[in-house]
Amino acid sequence: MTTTPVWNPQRPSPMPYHRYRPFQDRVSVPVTDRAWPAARIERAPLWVPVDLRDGNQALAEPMDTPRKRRFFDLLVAVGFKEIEVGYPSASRTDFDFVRHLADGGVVPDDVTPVVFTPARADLIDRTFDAIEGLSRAVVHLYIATSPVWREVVLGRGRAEVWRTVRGAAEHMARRAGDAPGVRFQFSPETFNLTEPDFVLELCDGLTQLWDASPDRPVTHNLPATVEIATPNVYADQIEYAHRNLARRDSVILSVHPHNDRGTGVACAELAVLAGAQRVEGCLFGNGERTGNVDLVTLALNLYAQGVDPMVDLGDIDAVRDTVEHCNRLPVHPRHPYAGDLVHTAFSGTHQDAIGKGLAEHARRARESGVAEAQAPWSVPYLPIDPADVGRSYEAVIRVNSQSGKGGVAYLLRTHHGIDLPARMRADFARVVQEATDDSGREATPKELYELFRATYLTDGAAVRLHDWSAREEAPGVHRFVCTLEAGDRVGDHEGTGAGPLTAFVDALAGAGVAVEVLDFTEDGTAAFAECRVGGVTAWGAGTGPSAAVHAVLSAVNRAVR
Ligand SMILES: CC(=O)SCCNC(=O)CCNC(=O)[C@H](O)C(C)(C)COP(=O)(O)OP(=O)(O)OC[C@H]1O[C@@H](n2cnc3c(N)ncnc32)[C@H](O)[C@@H]1OP(=O)(O)O
Ligand SMILES: CC(C)C(=O)C(=O)O
Repeated sequence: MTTTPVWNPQRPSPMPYHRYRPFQDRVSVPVTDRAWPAARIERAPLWVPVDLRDGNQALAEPMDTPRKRRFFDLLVAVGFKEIEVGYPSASRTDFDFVRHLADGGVVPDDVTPVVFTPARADLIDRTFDAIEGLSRAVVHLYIATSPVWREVVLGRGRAEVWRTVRGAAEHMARRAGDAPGVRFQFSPETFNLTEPDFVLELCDGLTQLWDASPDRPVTHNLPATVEIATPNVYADQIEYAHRNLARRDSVILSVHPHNDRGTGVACAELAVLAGAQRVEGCLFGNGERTGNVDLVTLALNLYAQGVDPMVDLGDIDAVRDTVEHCNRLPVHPRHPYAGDLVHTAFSGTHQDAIGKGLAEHARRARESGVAEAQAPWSVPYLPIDPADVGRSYEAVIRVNSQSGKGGVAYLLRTHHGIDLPARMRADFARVVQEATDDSGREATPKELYELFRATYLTDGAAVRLHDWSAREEAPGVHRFVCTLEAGDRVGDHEGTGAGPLTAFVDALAGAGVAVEVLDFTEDGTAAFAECRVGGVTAWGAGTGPSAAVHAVLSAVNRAVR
């Protein structure tokens, strides 16, 4: 009998989970002595964006030629070298776009378009008509291969599916003729639910039929059409294919993860560990249902490991703008690397760590004589330098009621040049927290400065300083002459001291205001004073030519308030 441990009071869910079967009851996964767990990714696989086909087919409003062209140009600019450009037999729009590429001479010499086709002769013909005139293309054939799809969708057994595939592949080979620029790709759709021996039968059959060679390899693309299991299972399936596919040096082993379980990225990464050489996906993860695997995340995950991603995402906002425009879909603010909020910390201890980390990064770069943008990165909570993807540091720290003194001080310093002394930061952070707790909102840098000004940069009403002057009468002897208004009394006062501030404090004492200056600092922009008056301690600040005097007066007034 299982007992529920005391530390875990969870109750059985009323949901009908018994309706679903674990992956091991749905597909056999033969790998046992797996090598992928110990492997490392040391180079980028060939990335193949399928936004213009798989991404496009998931859009309520498919892209028209101008949008597709804009997307295509972006993909080329980012550095992708193989790009799936459409499903030409699906619609006139898709056909026309491929013709637009073929007729317009817009495909660079080192970029290969891929076109997608089902296993039907008429649709294959239409596909070849679309690519007529392109000097290079990959023609990508697909058919679903798993038991459920065979039975329910295609109504064909294994032998019939193979006959369909073989017929289609022979037709493709006929249509391609001797054209050296045409290569072939095959996807057993729903690979991850297909019997492994059937996958090998189909793929090896095509490798042979298309007479694959290292100079003219075929691509076998093994999709997780609908994710069914944890990523280690997909990795096992890919490793099995990697080890057992015939003429392995003539086969490009490709993967195509979807994200139904939210693990598309993990599936792709583990698949590469398991032997995949090519990854199909979409920028920011658009695609059927929960999307295709996100190529931006995959590439930047490699980048964050110090591996060349082989694409340029240095202006991620420009990439995102174009993708959002073409897909008419927003990128989530928490999207890895690209979301509006992903380089931003609101919480106090994170801000403190980031502020210290950025200062330390600058210091180390200076000391080693390396530009900050080139120096090794190890700033807490920021997996990559936001500047590397074109983000400024402005958004890194933002303040709300969960922020602490570190973040507040950072914003005042970076936006307004005001460097609060260490001990004053907690004082101002309390003021900010009260304001943000009251408003329930974020405080912008401008609002923070306004709060700082209203709190500290006012001389106050209890003790007012009217005409005054200070001068050094003799070395180390300062005289402060002023008219002071303290409560309802106004009078002229003088004070002397070793410095102008002590002379001012002496004058205040003459007016009956006994002040002890506990702390005083001044930077180029402002002066800060902590004073005790009648047993009460308060901070004040001042700016401008008489910053020091105003800082003391502000602290005095805040103490006697
Ligand atoms: C996982 C993927 O992303 S697969 C790609 C999915 N993308 C798309 O479907 C977008 C483009 N598709 C289309 O424009 C159309 O579906 C077409 C032109 C391909 C076919 O259109 P239609 O002839 O009207 O058929 P329909 O859309 O209903 O598709 C179902 C038929 O295709 C068959 N089919 C499904 N996949 C394939 C395939 N890979 N090869 C051959 N036939 C297939 C089905 O068995 C079914 O045949 P049936 O009508 O004899 O039962
Ligand atoms: C057929 C393949 C490439 C696919 O789009 C999928 O399985 O999702």
